[in-house]
Amino acid sequence: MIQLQADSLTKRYGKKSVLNGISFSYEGTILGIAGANGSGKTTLLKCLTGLLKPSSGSVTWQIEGIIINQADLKSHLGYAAPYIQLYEELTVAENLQFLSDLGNHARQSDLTGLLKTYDSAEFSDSLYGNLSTGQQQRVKLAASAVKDPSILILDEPGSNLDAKGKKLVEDMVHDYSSRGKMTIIASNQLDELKLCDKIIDLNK
Ligand SMILES: Nc1ncnc2c1ncn2[C@@H]1O[C@H](COP(=O)(O)OP(=O)(O)OP(=O)(O)O)[C@@H](O)[C@H]1O
Repeated sequence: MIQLQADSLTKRYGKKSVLNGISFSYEGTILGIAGANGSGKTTLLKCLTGLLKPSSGSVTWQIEGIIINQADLKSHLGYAAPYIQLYEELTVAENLQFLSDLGNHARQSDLTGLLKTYDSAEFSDSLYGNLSTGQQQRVKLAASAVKDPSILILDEPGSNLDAKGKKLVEDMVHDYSSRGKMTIIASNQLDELKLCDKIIDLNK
């Protein structure tokens, strides 16, 4: 079981203050983060995962009752987002192999199988930079799954995806949930938020 606790989080960008001391706890498998453009969804994801240090407040992750420190958290995370880029000059397969070779995660994914699952096998040998935005999004989802992470972070996962692609996101989230992993989805899309068992609404 994975537990997340956020206490009094605020992020300041110069004079602008975002998140405004938000606190919440979550112990489930699919958490949604909703809110208008600019409300702080991405900022919250980055603070939760250590990509950004909050200006005040704290984040605590526990897996099976054991507190995970910041250095170890990375090895548990998969992250797909518009601002997380893959290498344009490598092929799709090379990108996934590169990610797979990073770190020493215990489980090696079957990368060919992963590309099939994310409907990306046909462009396995294409340069990532030559793919359409929707094809790139499918590959980003596959890339986030390379480590078979315990915690999956999806920032606007359905962006640029057609109906079949959106179904891939749904299947991905349900698969992770059925295996007791935690997914956090930041989105304004109702079809994505309806997958979640709790929603943090940053508009409130
Ligand atoms: N690096 C930064 N420097 C200055 N301001 C920033 C920075 N990053 C974010 N902000 C500001 O913080 C606020 C929240 O941004 P954030 O990207 O977290 O919102 P969001 O809810 O994810 O937005 P969207 O739905 O448009 O993706 C915005 O007003 C944004 O301009």
